[in-house]
Amino acid sequence: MKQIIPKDIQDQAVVIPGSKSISHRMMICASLSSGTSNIENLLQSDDINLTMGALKQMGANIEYLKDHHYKVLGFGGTPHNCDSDIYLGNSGTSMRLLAGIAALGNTRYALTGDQRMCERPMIELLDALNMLGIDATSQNPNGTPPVYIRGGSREGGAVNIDCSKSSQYLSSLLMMGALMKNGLDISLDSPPVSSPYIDLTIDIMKKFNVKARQIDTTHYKVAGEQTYIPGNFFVEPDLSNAGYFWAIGAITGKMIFVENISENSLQGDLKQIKILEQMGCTLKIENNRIGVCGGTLNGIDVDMADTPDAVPAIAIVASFAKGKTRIINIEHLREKECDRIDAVSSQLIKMGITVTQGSDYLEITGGTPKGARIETFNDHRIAMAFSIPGLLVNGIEIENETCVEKSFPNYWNIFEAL
Ligand SMILES: O=C(O)C1=C[C@@H](OP(=O)(O)O)[C@@H](O)[C@H](O)C1
Ligand SMILES: C=C(OP(=O)(O)O)C(=O)O
Repeated sequence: MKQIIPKDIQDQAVVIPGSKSISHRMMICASLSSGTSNIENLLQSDDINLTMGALKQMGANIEYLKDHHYKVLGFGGTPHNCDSDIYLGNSGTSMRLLAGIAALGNTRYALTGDQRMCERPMIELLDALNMLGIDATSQNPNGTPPVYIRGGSREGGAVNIDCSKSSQYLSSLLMMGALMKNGLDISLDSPPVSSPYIDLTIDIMKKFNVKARQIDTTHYKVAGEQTYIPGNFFVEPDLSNAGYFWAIGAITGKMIFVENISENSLQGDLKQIKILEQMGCTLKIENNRIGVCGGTLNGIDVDMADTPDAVPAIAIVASFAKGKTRIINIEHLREKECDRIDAVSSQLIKMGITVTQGSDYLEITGGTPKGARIETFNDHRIAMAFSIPGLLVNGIEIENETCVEKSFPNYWNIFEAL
């Protein structure tokens, strides 16, 4: 349990670690190549360790050099046989992206995770793989992990998938499809949630010389028989994690910069600065850093379908704002590390804030948050977001604070150094 002690902070700049989403993707693309890649500023966290462990089991040679710099010798287009289960904790990105990679192998892969991962959806991806002639099954009738993938058919072709619960399914098919004979022609029932993560996948594949494209919001294509080319890569800072510091700027009225980031980043959670600006914050966008400073905060209506990971931090800012904030189109938040709609709502209510929730929205009436012991549900984003009000309010305590290791192991050091 961590007690947060209120304190006066100054205007300042923070340096945060590399992006989790980019780190997963670069490790996977490098492993799919046939030569040596260098990846600098890789995020070192539980989830990235799980992806690296899996890729090693599949035959990649991954060596840590120093200072977040890794050397990867890929296994080429076909993962090696793998007798033991691949354990992926509660990393949805690892589970969904690597299921597609397993489908490129010649034997059976068993992908499993912790108790929560075994409740998170996978059936839509398994159905799509089966449509492509790949034997993909689950131990559970509802399709949740453990899942068993037996590669074999690399024909590719047309496939349909439902991405209303996760964009990670589509990222998986795109990365895998480039190595199939006929590529993939992927149609969706409706536009995917979390769509900026798909743009990120396509962009990182491009850095490895592999092309995939969006035809329209429900149609994607990737040509087959492409080759992932190794190279030297750099992981930019994680903009989901930048959001906690921007939110601190918002509620304290201090200018908090996050260093080494650009307004041209493809990370969807860059959008947090626009949301905070709409709530009354001032932005400073400089050459290589972006700062947010709070003013009089007001509630807003905001669609966060594209930026699910930013919801807890924005909800905290909303609890300090004047009036109501409605965060809509976030049903997929119920499928994350915990049911995040419920977690945000229950913990804000504990802090004396009025919150109502619907199946796909949160409505927060700003007020005067008070101290509370915060249950994190083993969700890093709940732990980090709810630490923020502790800078202003007495009595905030965060249970199981080490859960931040999923994506941001040195969060508490940076937070405490503010
Ligand atoms: O592809 C990715 O790197 C991610 C996609 C998002 O998930 P969904 O697409 O399941 O919403 C996001 O919540 C997750 O933290 C990372
Ligand atoms: C949902 C998240 O990650 P994942 O889906 O990879 O578990 C997250 O980091 O907030």
